[in-house]
Amino acid sequence: MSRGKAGVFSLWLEQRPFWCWKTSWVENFLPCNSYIDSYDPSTGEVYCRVPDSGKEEVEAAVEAARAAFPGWSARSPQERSQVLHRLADLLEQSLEELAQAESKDQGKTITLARTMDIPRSVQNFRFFASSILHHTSECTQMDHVGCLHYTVRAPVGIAGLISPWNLPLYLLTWKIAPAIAAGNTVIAKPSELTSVTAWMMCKLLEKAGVPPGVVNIVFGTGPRVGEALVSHPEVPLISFTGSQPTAERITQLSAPHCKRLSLELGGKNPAIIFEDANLEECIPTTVRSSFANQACPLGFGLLGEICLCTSRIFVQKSIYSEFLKRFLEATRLWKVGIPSDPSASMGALISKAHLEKVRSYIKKARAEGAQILCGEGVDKLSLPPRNQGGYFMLPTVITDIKDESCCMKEEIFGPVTCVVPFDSEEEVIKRANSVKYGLAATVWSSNVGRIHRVAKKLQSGLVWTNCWLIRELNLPFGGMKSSGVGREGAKDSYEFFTEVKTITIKH
Ligand SMILES: NC(=O)C1=CN([C@@H]2O[C@H](COP(=O)(O)OP(=O)(O)OC[C@H]3O[C@@H](n4cnc5c(N)ncnc54)[C@H](O)[C@@H]3O)[C@@H](O)[C@H]2O)C=CC1
Ligand SMILES: N/C(=C\C=C\C(=O)O)C(=O)O
Repeated sequence: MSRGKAGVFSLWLEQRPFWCWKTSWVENFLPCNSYIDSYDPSTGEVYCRVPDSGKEEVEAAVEAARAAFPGWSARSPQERSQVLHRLADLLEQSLEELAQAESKDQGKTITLARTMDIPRSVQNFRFFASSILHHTSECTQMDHVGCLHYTVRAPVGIAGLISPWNLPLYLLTWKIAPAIAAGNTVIAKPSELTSVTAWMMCKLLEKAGVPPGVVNIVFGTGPRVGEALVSHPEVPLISFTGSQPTAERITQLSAPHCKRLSLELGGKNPAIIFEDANLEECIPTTVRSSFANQACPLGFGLLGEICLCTSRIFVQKSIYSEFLKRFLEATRLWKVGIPSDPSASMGALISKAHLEKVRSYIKKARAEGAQILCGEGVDKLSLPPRNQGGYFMLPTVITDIKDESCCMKEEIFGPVTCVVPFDSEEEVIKRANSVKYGLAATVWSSNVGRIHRVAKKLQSGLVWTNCWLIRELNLPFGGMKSSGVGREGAKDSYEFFTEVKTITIKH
C-alpha cells in the first residue's frame, strides 16, 4: 500500500499470468510488502493477491482525506454532481470489463454481473449526482417572539465506508456516491475477498476528475485495516454493510469516539404466501428471492447471498402441497454452472469457508429430522473437471423443520430455503416476527386489506408485496432489530453524511 498521486491508497494487486486487466496506471502507486491470496471461487485456485494494509495505510489515507476536504466540501453541489456523472459514464464505458472481473472475483454469473451489479454501480453515481441537487432545508417562524429558525447542512468530514463481498462494487458505490456528493472525503474498504472491481475503479476516479484525496481506498482484512479505520479518531462516521457480529465489533470500537454509525446487516427474511396468492407470479419470484445472487433467470439475478433473500417460506395450509410441488419443480430448473456460462443460472459461493458454513446448516437440519427435498446431498452437481475444486452448491429446499431450528433462526446466506405451513394470519405474523432480524419480508395475497394489515404488523424495514427486490432508491432502505441501525436512500443518506445546524434569527 502506498500513497498515490491521486490520493488513492494501497493499490497493488499482483498480476498472475491469467489476470488480464491492464495495469499501466499502477505506476502511480508504490508496491506493498504483504498480500492476501484471493481465490477464484469457480476453481478454488488463487488468482490474484490483495494488499494486506493496516494502520500505516489508514494514517496516510486520513492525511490525504483531511487535505482534500476543504476544497471538495467548498465546491457547489452542481460541481460535485458533474464529477459523479463523469465517473458514472466511465464506469458504464467499462461495464463489460468490470462485469467480467466481478464475476471472476465473486463467483456470480457473468450475466448477473452484467445486468445487475455493474449497471447498479453506475446508477448509484447517477442517482446521487442528481439527488444532491434537490435537497432543501427547513424553516419555521415564531412571530410571537419575533424569531425565524432555519437549518443548514454541512458535510461531516472523513467518512469510513466498509462493504462486504456479496455485491462488491454495487454496495461500495452505494456508499461512496452519497458521501462524496454531500461534500465529504472518504476512506473506503472493500472486502478482502472481492477487491478487484474497487481497484479497477481507482483509475477511473482520476480520469473522472475526482480530486486527489477525495476517495481513498484501502485494501485488506477487517481485523487489520478495517479496525484501524473504525478506530481512527479523525473518521467521525462509519457506514458499514455486512454481518451482525462485525457490526457489534464496529460499535464497540466506535463508542469511545461517539461515532455516527449506519449499519446495514443481515436478515432472516420471511415470505408469507396466502391461499389467494397468484402462484404463477409468486413461485418464480420466490425461487429467485430464495436463491438470488449467483443466479440470473429472466435477466434479473439473484444464490441467497443477498441480505434481502427469502430464507423462510410460510405457506397457507390449504395450498401447501401444491405450492411445494411447483416450487420444487421450478427450483430444479435452476442450472448451477461456471460463472462464464451464459446458460447457468447460478455460479459459485464466495469461499470454501462459506460453502462449509452453508453445508453445515443442512447437516444440522438433517440431524434434527428435517426433510431435504432437493439440492445438497440429494441431487448431483455436474461441473467441468477444472471446476471440481470450486465452491458450488445446488439450491436446497428444506421442509418439516421447526421454527426453533437454527436453519429457521440464523442467517445462512446461501442457496437454502425452508418451507413450512401455517393456518392463520395472526399466527403467521407472530412466527415471521419471531427472529432477531427484521430486514425484508414478502407477502403474497390478492386481498388488499390483508396486505396492508400484514405489512404494517411485520417487524421488517422493507416489505415487498406480490413482488420482490423492486428498489426505489429515493426511499429508506435498511432493517429493524439486529438487521441494522439507520437507513440509506436519497434523503436518509444525505442526512447521514451531513451535520445539521439550527440557526435562529431574532428580528
Ligand atoms: N449484507 C449482509 O447482510 C451481509 C451479511 N454477511 C453475513 O456475514 C457472514 C460472514 O461474512 P463476512 O465476510 O465475514 O462478513 P463481515 O461482516 O465480516 O465482512 C464485511 C466487511 O467488514 C469487514 N470487517 C470484518 N471484520 C471487521 C472489523 N473487525 N472491523 C472492521 N471491518 C471489518 C470485512 O473485511 C468486510 O469488508 C456471512 O456468512 C453472512 O451471513 C456477509 C456479507 C454481507
Ligand atoms: N445490502 C445488501 C443489498 C442491498 C441491495 C440494494 O441496495 O438494492 C446486501 O445484500 O448486503
